[in-house]
Amino acid sequence: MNIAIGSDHGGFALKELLIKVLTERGETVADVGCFSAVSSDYPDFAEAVCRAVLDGTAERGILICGTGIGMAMAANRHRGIRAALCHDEYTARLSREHNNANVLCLGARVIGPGVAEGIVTVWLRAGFDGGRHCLRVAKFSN
Ligand SMILES: O=C(CO)[C@H](O)[C@H](O)[C@H](O)COP(=O)(O)O
Repeated sequence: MNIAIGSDHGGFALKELLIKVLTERGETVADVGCFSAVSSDYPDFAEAVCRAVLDGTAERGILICGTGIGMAMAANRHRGIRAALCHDEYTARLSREHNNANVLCLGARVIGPGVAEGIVTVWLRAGFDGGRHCLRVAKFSN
């Protein structure tokens, strides 16, 4: 799967770890930055990942900041982006099955690397259930 990933400084270390894990699994990962732990602005990286998803360069996006909140807020301003902030595997799975989330947001200051890896694994594997959820997603997709 082609995945675009981005973080601010708060998510930098977790981003680097996830890139390593995903690449070792054979996923294709495009890193939009940031490229160091120097203070940076999360909307810049949300923008880059959302563009990649919307133009089809990436099938999914992953965004990481301190809490994941700012990334989710910024990403969801893009029409066609359905960004889900997840701190556990249950919400990660349901964000795919019910909401067809195309961007996953993580809070690196909220969850540890092991939990994050589990969330990403579940989120990448889960599919959209369709059915009754299609109309619901369509209702907020204009
Ligand atoms: O969600 C966030 C912002 O809403 C992120 O947690 C940022 O990483 C955080 O704001 C960065 O804070 P810092 O004090 O500048 O490191």
